[in-house]
Amino acid sequence: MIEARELTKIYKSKKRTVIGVDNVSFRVEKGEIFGIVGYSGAGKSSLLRCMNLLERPTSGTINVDGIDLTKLNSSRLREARLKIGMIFQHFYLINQKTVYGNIAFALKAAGVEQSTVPTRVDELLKRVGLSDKRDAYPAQLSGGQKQRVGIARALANNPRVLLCDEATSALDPTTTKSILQLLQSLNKELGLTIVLITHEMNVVKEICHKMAVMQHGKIVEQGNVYDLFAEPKEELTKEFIENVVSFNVPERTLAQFTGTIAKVVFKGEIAGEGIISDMLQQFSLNGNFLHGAIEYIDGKPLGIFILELQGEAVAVKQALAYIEKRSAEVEVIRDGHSPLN
Ligand SMILES: Nc1ncnc2c1ncn2[C@@H]1O[C@H](COP(=O)(O)OP(=O)(O)OP(=O)(O)O)[C@@H](O)[C@H]1O
Repeated sequence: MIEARELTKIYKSKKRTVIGVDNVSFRVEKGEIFGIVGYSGAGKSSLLRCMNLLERPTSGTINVDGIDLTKLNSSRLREARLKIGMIFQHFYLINQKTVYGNIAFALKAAGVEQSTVPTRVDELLKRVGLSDKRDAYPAQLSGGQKQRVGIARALANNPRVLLCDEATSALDPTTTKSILQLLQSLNKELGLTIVLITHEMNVVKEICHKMAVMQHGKIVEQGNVYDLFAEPKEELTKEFIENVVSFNVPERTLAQFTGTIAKVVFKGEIAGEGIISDMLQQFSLNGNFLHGAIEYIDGKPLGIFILELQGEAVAVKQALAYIEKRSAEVEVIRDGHSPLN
C-alpha cells in the first residue's frame, strides 16, 4: 500500500545543512495502522510530509497504492493526493466558516458536484459524531470536536490513506482516547490505512498494529507493536515502552532481595503464573513476585512478571531455561547474591 525506499530529506540553507530523514525504508500494508514514534527533532514530521510530497524527498521513492509519487507531474500529484487525507495537531480549520463550511470547502476544492455537497457533508458529520455542530464556528468547539472536523474534512474525498501529524498531542487524555477510537473505527469500517506520528507511546499502544521508532532521521527499530513490546531490542524502543508499561522495581526494594531477579514476559494466552509455579516446584526454588501485570496490546495479552528466585545457582539457571522454552522471554536483571545462588 505504502512503500518508502531509501527516503532521504536534507534541508539546505546558506548557513547549514540538516538531515531530516536519513535513508529510511518501510512498508505499510493496506488496512494497517502504522505508528511512527520518536522524540522531538527525530524526523517524524519530515517523514510524514514526504509521504504525500508536502516535502519533496531529496532522494529515494515513496510509493502509494502502486504509484511512485516522486515521479508524478504536478497535476497527477494533485490527483494522487486526493486519496491521501491528512490531519494535524493544530487542526487548521477556517475560523470564518462554520463546521459545514469547512467540510464543504474541502469537497468543492476537490471538484465534487455542488448539488451533492450538503448530503455528503451530513454523511461525514454523522461519521465523526458531530451532526449537532453543523452550524457552529471553530471557536465554539472543543479541541476534540475541532479534530473531528479535521477528520471529516480529511475524509471528504474518500481517501485510502490517512496521515496523522501528532493528531492528539493538543488533547487531554480522555479526548485523546475518543479520537483514537474514532480513528480505529474508520480503520475497521472503511478499511482506511492510517499512518500516524507521535511522541506518545500510549497512542501507539492503543491503536497501532505496526510501529517504527525514529532517532536522528533514521528508523532504529520497526515491527509489530506486540512483538516490540514483548521483545524490544534497541534501548530507545525500551525507553518508549517503559513510558507506558513500567517494569521498574525501585532500587530500594530490589536491595531487600538477595536472589536472582528476572523479568519474564509471556506472549499470548499462556497463563504465566501457572507456569511459574510449576517451575518453582520442579526445580525446588523459592520465588517472590516483585511485579506482575497483564497488558493488552493490539487486543492480545502480554504477561509481564518480575521475579526473585532463590535456590541453587544451577537450578535457577535450569529453571529460567525451562520457562524460556514455554514461550516466555527471560531477562536476568540481577544475578543472585545469596549463599544459595
Ligand atoms: N523546513 C525545515 N528547514 C530546515 N530544517 C528543518 C525543516 N523542517 C525540519 N527541519 C529539521 O529536521 C529535523 C527533523 O525535524 P522534524 O520536524 O521532522 O522532527 P520531528 O520528529 O517531527 O520533531 P517534532 O515532534 O518536534 O516536530 C530537525 O533537526 C529539524 O530542525
